[in-house]
Amino acid sequence: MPEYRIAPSILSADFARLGEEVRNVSEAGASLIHFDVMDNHYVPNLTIGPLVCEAIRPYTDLPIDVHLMVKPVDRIIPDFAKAGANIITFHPEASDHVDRSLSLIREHGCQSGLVFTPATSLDYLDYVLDKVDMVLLMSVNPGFGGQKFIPAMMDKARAARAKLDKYKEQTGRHIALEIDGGVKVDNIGELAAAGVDTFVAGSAIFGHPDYKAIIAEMHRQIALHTQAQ
Ligand SMILES: O=C(CO)[C@H](O)[C@H](O)COP(=O)(O)O
Repeated sequence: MPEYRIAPSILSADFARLGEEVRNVSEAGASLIHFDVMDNHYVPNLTIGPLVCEAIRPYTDLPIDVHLMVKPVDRIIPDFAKAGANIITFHPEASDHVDRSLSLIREHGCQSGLVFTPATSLDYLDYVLDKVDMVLLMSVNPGFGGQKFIPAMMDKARAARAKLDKYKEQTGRHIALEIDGGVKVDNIGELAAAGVDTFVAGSAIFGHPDYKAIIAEMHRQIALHTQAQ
């Protein structure tokens, strides 16, 4: 049984009280803090950078999971590692040299990962799995919180898990599978059954009045859908 992790996306938090929001979701049962970095170039929105990562670092002991939606990729990696990031993921299309970017992340002491937009092929994984700690599937087009889950991503999650399971059979190493976009209590169980173990949720958590209750309900749904497996 994998460890199931809920990663609140602070994109949907109250930015005027960001430290407090990070502390509150950490105390409410989150496993990771998901940190969305958008550059208004690779994606059509502009959000937060290493300065904000450093500012929230004292508010949680949880790993900070930085999702880079930026182009170029490499020059910002050392800055995030220095700012306290623990996991850094990026989009293969945004990197000139995917293998080099993955190595750079690990050289800076962080776990590394590749992110797949809904239309990006999982083939990008084929020659770099040894350098990947987490695969992040986007189930919306990147750029904004609060979008609707794209149903075809359920099959993509199964395909990704099959690829990662095959790799585990060969090497013994588990690679986490994370999903991001439109994750709610009504689809999280099916996603877990499809092989996802790490769930980013922004509006579903920060839009709920009780963070502890919504995270507990997500775990309950996961358990309901995976117990019989
Ligand atoms: O990366 C993102 C958008 O690019 C967000 O993390 C994602 O969409 C989460 O928001 P929500 O749970 O509200 O869909």
